[in-house]
Amino acid sequence: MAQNAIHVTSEIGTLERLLIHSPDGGIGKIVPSKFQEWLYDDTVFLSNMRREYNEYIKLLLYFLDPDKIGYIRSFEKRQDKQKQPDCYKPDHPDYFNSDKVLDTEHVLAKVLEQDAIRSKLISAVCAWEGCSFKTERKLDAIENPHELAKVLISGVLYNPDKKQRQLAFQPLPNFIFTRDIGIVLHDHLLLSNAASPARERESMLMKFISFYHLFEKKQEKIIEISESSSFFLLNEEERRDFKTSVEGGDVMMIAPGHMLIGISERTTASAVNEIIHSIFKTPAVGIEKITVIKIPKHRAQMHIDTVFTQVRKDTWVLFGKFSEMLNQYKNSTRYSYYHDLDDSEAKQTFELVEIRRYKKSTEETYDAGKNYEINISHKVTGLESLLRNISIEDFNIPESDVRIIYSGNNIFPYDEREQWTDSCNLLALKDGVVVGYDRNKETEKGFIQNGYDIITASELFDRFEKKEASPETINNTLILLPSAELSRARGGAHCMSMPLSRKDVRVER
Ligand SMILES: NC(=[NH2+])NCCC[C@H](N)C(=O)O
Repeated sequence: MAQNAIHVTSEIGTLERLLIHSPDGGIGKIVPSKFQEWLYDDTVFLSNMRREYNEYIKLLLYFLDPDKIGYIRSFEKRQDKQKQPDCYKPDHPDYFNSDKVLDTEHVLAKVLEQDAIRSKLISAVCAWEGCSFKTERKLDAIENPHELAKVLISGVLYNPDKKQRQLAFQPLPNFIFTRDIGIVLHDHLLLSNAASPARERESMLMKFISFYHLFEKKQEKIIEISESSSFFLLNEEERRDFKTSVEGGDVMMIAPGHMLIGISERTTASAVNEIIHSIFKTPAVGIEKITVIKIPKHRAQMHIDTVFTQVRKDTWVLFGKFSEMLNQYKNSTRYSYYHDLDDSEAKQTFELVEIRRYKKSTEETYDAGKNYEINISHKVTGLESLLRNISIEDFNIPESDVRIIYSGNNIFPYDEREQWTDSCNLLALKDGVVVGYDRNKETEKGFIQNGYDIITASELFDRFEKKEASPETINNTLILLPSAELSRARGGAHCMSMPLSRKDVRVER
């Protein structure tokens, strides 16, 4: 893998490089009156959340950058158990500093080393947050880019008069869910446009990170969507419906050439429409087929990745209540996404649409007319059959070998309880090896019944150290992270990861 590799063609190819963000001080400032606005359902005990998150980082390092493990362990041994070890703090000189497991804060600090960009970003954040000039000057005065990055993310600034850390502007408590800020599609990046003000600064920071660092030398590979000009003439209520918002939890680069995208509480039909057009217009992205999945708008299922994720070429984990909800395939070749994927409150049904890029369309001919077609596979009658069909068609798995594991083993009330705590939101480290939370006990039974092993991250570290197992030899396993605090933020390992590079999956033909 090249050092700056950007390459994702599936959800399950061996993970090589990703973007994460460790829980920062802003999370420790959440108050109950802000829950709804800031997209939390509870307060969290930050130091315990960090301990849980550190296990996640360590697991990622074992698989992606094992040379760093000795370094991490030496800190863990030396340091006070109650404190966050310095090696895990992205702003600390002793930070583990991997080029495979990248923290947004650390990457942002690199962006801030360039003076011109630094002033641009400070102004952008201050304008967005409505800060006073006094605050802007204080930010300007922070010389250390690592310290500045931390403040721009957490909103927490040191007040020397009061000798206290105080909020200078709102924190970004959801920035740990890096999945949502952008999506790598083959070697391109689709930038998110967050649905709610609580997450809009995340989209802005990601813009700077991608244009001035990750894609600095290939900016043409960044896909940005924006509002249509008529949007600006809509009243506030209409704007809510027609905003082109998209969050990464609704987009999956599911198989080479095939992208899934959800219309949900967070991603609007207008955005999906716009994305389909920009992607098909740009043959270099290499996406030939887009499947659109519309799910009801619910807080409990805010993105499609809260309802299903892929485990192995032939295995999926799915919230059973959504398995075969009736869908209506659109059967027209003259298709206007905008009108048919109606996003209004009145139309809260489940829908599936498959759209293929018209074979002969090129960038030049695209605007001239026929450039996409609706291609319906009759085997697909709902979400579960869609997933089965992806295993069969995209990964060449015999129909009888496809397995669906259900949230809570499909038994009420465990299905709903465990979906809420992210039983369906797993991150694949490689084909068949996934990371999830340790609290979804009924879902685990489904894994065992389907021949998977279950092991906690800390047990696995012991086995790695004793050389009883290695990331290369481990197969068909669900690895459990401690989750008492993490799950309160309402996202799982899938949400807490933005893959930048995965190996291609081998498909036997
Ligand atoms: N891809 C995901 N499912 N992300 C989960 C995001 C959770 C976060 N609290 C929010 O509501 O925005």
